[in-house]
Amino acid sequence: MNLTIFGVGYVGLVTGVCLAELGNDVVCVDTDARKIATLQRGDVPIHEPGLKELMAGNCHAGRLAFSTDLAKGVAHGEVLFIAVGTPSTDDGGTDMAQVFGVARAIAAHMDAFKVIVNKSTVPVGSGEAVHEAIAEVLAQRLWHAAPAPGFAVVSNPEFLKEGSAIDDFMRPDRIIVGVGDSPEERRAGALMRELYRPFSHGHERLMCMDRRSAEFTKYAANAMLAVRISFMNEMANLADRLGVDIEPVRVGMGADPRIGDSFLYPGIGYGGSCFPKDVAALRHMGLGMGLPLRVLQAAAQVNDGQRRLLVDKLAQRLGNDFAGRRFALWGLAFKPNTDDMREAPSRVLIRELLARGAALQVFDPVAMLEARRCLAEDMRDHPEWLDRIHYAESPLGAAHGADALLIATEWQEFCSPNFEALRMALKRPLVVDGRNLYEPRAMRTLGFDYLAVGRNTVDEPRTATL
Ligand SMILES: NC(=O)C1=CN([C@@H]2O[C@H](COP(=O)(O)OP(=O)(O)OC[C@H]3O[C@@H](n4cnc5c(N)ncnc54)[C@H](O)[C@@H]3O)[C@@H](O)[C@H]2O)C=CC1
Ligand SMILES: O=C(O)[C@H]1O[C@H](OP(=O)(O)OP(=O)(O)OC[C@H]2O[C@@H](n3ccc(=O)[nH]c3=O)[C@H](O)[C@@H]2O)[C@H](O)[C@@H](O)[C@@H]1O
Repeated sequence: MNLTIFGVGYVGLVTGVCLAELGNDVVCVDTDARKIATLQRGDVPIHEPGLKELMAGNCHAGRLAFSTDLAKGVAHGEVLFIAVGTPSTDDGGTDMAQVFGVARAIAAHMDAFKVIVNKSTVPVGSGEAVHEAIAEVLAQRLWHAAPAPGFAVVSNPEFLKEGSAIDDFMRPDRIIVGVGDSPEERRAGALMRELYRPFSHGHERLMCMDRRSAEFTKYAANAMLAVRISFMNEMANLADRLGVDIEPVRVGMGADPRIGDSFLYPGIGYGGSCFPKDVAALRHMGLGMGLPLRVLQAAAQVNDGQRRLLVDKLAQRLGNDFAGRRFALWGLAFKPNTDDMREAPSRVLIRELLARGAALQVFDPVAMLEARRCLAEDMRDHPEWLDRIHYAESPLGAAHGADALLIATEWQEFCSPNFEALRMALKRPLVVDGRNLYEPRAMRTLGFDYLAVGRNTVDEPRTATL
């Protein structure tokens, strides 16, 4: 099938590459000429495991191309995917400018039937709005007595996770397709079934529903996961006060199949481009309907507090004044296996520590460049603070001479460091771990003062004498 993807961000690029891998003929279009030039050279503008290799194979096979030419993109695809950004507005709503930009470009250039698939996360009702925007532009064009071409707008939200995006896309739990019942939409639904048929070998993954339900499913799923994380973070904070170790509690809870064991890890709050944005957008939708969503409000509040947790824990040991202190920070990206710094908890942490006078020695396996860019943005009001950030070349290099080590991202390479060398490198053997990477008792045996999330008051396992 001939496909065009508009937007080569995390979702658009992965979608384009994976659909090409299935044998489709894909053109990816973006208005960012720099990104397109990078892709045309065979480089990938983001860090996503396996993406570069898969992309190279498909470009080589002639199934995948990149362009800034919107008209060419519209002409090429039978199915046109909108995979552009839908960032938050100041009031928590959704900025739809990029989506409507693509919709209008499609309408300006299409001259045959098109299926327009919205992969971006968009508020309920956006499908109708996109349909109207396209119809409006089409109506203004001259068709020389011929009728304007037909089209259908489909909702097909994406559920991939950064860091495992290819695997998530290629082996989806479900594929949600929201499509109506008009003749155009039935034709579109049939095309979507055909497109996604390879994913359903032996087990139907495609779930068809109406467009508004599909749009809502995406937000409800992300919001549920965000609530789960905030819930676990509150449990962990209470565990700290009660002298309970959250780790066996997590395992015990997760063993109940009604709860399940994923997304139960306490930490320093959820980040990334989607959970904070989508929780805000859903709350905004609720307010618009006169229904404040109190559970989501609480989840967002807990998350804000959790991002400051490591600073509070440091203060427990060192007092509130960090002037003249030097801290090591391992992990900058919002999660492992990505260089994405959007809403990364590390950014809140870094700003807070710099504001209190500390100097930082930071390390991340892949996000150093992106971190420099984002931190410069965050510190626009205090550019002089940036002088107190040292970008180290290795985890141990960052630890050298530091008053404490803080851990913000659970990169694999932080899981089993040379503990002896780490203790020697640190000025003071204090480790404040926001991702619960180590066993508290083992750390104490190794001579560390170790503070984690929900595991801090456990000196001896309380079941040991039973
Ligand atoms: N990042 C993720 O893991 C996931 C994101 N989503 C949703 O997917 C959507 C896209 O997210 P990301 O890929 O992270 O966004 P992104 O911000 O990384 O990429 C968006 C791309 O669209 C391009 N663009 C903007 N206007 C354009 C136009 N008129 N024509 C062509 N290209 C244009 C931008 O230049 C940019 O390269 C969002 O709605 C997001 O909520 C959904 C699931 C996962
Ligand atoms: O809509 C989106 O953009 C995507 O948002 C999330 O994916 P992503 O943000 O890439 O990463 P996650 O693995 O979900 O992690 C999000 C945040 O939650 C945190 N998290 C995750 C799991 C957990 O148990 N505890 C926890 O604190 C992570 O550290 C990270 O900061 C969803 O998992 C995807 O299904 C969805 O498609």
